[in-house]
Amino acid sequence: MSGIRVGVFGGGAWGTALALVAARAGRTVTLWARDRAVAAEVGSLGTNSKFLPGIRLEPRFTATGDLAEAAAADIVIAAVPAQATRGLLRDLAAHVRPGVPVLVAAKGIERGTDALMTEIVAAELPGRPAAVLSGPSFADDVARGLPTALTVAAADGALAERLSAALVSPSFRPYAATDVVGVQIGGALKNVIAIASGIVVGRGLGASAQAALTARGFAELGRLARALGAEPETLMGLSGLGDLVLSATSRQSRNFSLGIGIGEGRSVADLTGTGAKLAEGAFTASVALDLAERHGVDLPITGAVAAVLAGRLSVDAAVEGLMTRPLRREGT
Ligand SMILES: NC(=O)C1=CN([C@@H]2O[C@H](COP(=O)(O)OP(=O)(O)OC[C@H]3O[C@@H](n4cnc5c(N)ncnc54)[C@H](O)[C@@H]3O)[C@@H](O)[C@H]2O)C=CC1
Ligand SMILES: O=C(CO)COP(=O)(O)O
Repeated sequence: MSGIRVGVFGGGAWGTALALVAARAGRTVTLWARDRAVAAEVGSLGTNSKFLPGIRLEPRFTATGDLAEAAAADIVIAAVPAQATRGLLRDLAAHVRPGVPVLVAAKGIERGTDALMTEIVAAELPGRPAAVLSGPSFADDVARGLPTALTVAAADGALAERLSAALVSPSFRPYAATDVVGVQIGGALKNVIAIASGIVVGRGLGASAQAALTARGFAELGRLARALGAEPETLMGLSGLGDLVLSATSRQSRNFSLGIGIGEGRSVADLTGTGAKLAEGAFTASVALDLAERHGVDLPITGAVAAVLAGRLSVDAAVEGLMTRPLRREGT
């Protein structure tokens, strides 16, 4: 398998960490970065000081600003933000050979179309099978070689297993799955719940409130996922519960940190404006609401996060709204 070529697209934290993962697994790796200065630094110095400061990228791999060069691969990994994924895949269409699997590592749902990442692959790269990578994994932890376990999902279980085998190393353990919908909804919605959890912490509402919010958020995530056909066991796994626990409790999470800032009373515009770190949940909240409305699913926490982000609701009014909803049975 050592001759397998992996093209990783996205010179940010996650793309760079995944290029390192593939290199550690013994693959021949080319990382494509839109920013040629990033590609040059990764290639010449073996560092990505903007996105993974303080980390030496060992073993080394090739980095390029040339899309076609990286696309001459046996496996394509797309690791740009969810809202940028369609544009990337469209640009890749002329370069990726038929049959080459495309593993999407972004966690989100597309604005305007409500499309999952695998649906975008099917639309933009027909004839190239889609897969997704998700689960609890901070790029920094992965790049440092700390132990991580993730889910690789593809409708074709044999493909999920092949991709897992291509990326496994002593510090990186992928589990194969076929529930692409459950894995993607878990990965997208956990970011929204992480923002909510951060708001609770930033506002000083206490650990009890944080735990309650996280559990009800998990119920919410499950309701939407099941309505879209996900299997309940998927939600209990790495890409659902596992990633929610990580992101809703760790200050390493950009989504949780955004929530803390909002809870502390800082301006959403400042926290999400130019130069701010990527927090996918800020995009996903309103898209998930739209998707849920179309499927008749109630997402009160996601709705509150979307309203707070849009400036339509204060944090205190959001908390009051959630606490005074009509009583209901747990498990519904
Ligand atoms: N950082 C992490 O720990 C993890 C991130 N992810 C997911 O990976 C995705 C990417 O996140 P990060 O790498 O962390 O973000 P980042 O902010 O570190 O990097 C994003 C990269 O994408 C590039 N980019 C943005 N728009 C682009 C476009 N239109 N065309 C080409 N390149 C573009 C940027 O220049 C940058 O290099 C997100 O969906 C995130 O949720 C998933 C797991 C872990
Ligand atoms: O997806 C992640 C961890 O699994 C990264 O979380 P943040 O985007 O919130 O930093």
